[in-house]
Amino acid sequence: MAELMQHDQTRSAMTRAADASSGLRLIVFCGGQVSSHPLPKSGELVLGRGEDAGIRIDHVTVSRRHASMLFGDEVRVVDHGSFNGTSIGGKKIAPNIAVPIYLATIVELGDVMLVLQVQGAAPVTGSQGVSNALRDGRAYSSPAMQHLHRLVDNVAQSNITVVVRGETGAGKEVIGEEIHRRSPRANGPLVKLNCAALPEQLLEGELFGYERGAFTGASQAKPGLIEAADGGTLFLDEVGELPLATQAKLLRVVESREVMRLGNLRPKTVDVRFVAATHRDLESMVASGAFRQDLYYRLNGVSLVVPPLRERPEEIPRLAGEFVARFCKDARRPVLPITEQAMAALRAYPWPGNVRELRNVIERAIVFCRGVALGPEHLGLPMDPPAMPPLVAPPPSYPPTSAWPYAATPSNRTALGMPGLPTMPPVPMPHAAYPASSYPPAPTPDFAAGQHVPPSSGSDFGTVAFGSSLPDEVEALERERILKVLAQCGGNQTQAAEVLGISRRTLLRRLDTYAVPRPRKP
Ligand SMILES: Nc1ncnc2c1ncn2[C@@H]1O[C@H](COP(=O)(O)OP(=O)(O)OP(=O)(O)O)[C@@H](O)[C@H]1O
Repeated sequence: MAELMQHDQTRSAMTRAADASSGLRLIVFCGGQVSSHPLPKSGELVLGRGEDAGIRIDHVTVSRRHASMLFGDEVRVVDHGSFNGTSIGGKKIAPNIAVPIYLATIVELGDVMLVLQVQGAAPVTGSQGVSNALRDGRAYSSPAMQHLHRLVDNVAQSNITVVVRGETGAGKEVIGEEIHRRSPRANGPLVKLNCAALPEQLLEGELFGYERGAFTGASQAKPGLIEAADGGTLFLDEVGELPLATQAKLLRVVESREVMRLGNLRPKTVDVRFVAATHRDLESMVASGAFRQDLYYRLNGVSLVVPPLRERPEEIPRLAGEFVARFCKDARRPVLPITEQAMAALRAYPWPGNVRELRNVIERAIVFCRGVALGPEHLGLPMDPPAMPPLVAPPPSYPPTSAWPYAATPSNRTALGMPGLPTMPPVPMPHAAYPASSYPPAPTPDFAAGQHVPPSSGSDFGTVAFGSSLPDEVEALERERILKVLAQCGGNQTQAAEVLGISRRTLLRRLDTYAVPRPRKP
């Protein structure tokens, strides 16, 4: 439980901020406008509607002297008895009690939303209408996803660049689509590119386009995806896989909003909103030189973290029901009910492959089930699920639940850019009871008899590696070999693909099919 401290009322100075920067910034979403404010290393910053507030927030639901942020070993927020109150992580805080906040925690002053982020070159633009907050977020049953969707609503209204973080299969692309769909660009194109899917030369041709004769084989000119996304959104999936040379070219486009086709020296102005996604630790990549720091800052206007499915089991019944309805409809069958036992098994399983794995399990179960209801026997989940750390019940009040693991622990500070910024204050750890750093990487279930194999969507209905059918065994062998070679190549996907005699793209597809988290590059 986080330490709560009585706020010293006598510290009434409106701004006692020291000059030195903390490397943090506060993003303020106010009535459809977004602004970004660098934060000091120490002292106090008053937030309010008053002229003399440290950060002035001109909104009717915000009091003149609404709250303060206190900077030191940790960042804390204290409400000054404001009319509409202050909420942290969706919970109203008591006045005059300083409460710690963390990276990506949502703070609300009346109807205004604030988020603590790492300082970067946040392109702050946009005054594009009022947020339709909460509209879709209501469909989510977990507080973590409800918060995420509220943030998505606010982020969507602006042009701010976004990096969506989270484990493989957690739903990063779904969030990218939501950002586009809820943005004023919704009527424009949403163009997606998987940066891991193409080798460097093809990737650049796809992104920037080319003129006729630009290279051998360029028999006619072709606009790139950046041009195709003009007036809309470009979703760069697996952005961490971008080669360094392409990163440099992309940086120019993100900075200048001008794109130059290969073989052409005349730039063309484009109006594109960039949303990137990655399961990789971009900050470590920046530290090791594998990802350009300037591009990182440009893209990382704001980070959104999609929690893994095991941290939001409340979502499982709804998602499972949605998938059952979808796949029964595809199979032209009446929608099958899910038995209580099956639902209990679904809720108990830790889902290393996240929502994608759940979808695959249900898809297969529908094929497998010849009866009138889906039972646990159709799911093919292991009697003895892969070892995952126990879910710890969320603390009774603030600080936030494990839904924000990236903001919660030393290791996860990384994901939101905390390390590598030496001047930054230590960020508090909200609840040591659930340190994500102790979280093992999502398991890659072994092929010991009886262990669950996340099912692929490609074969009949073999769900368990019991060697019950030929397709099962083939899949099991293929998967085992891929994992072995990957391990031998130290996780280097390009090398592993070479050894296996398949393209890197095929390898990545197979990893997805088997719901194997993509290995990190050494
Ligand atoms: N909230 C959701 N509702 C319904 N389906 C979802 C949801 N989230 C994810 N999915 C489904 O789960 C699958 C994986 O989602 P998605 O592709 O967005 O994950 P991802 O995190 O981008 O994965 P990767 O890291 O492999 O790119 C998709 O089929 C998607 O439709």
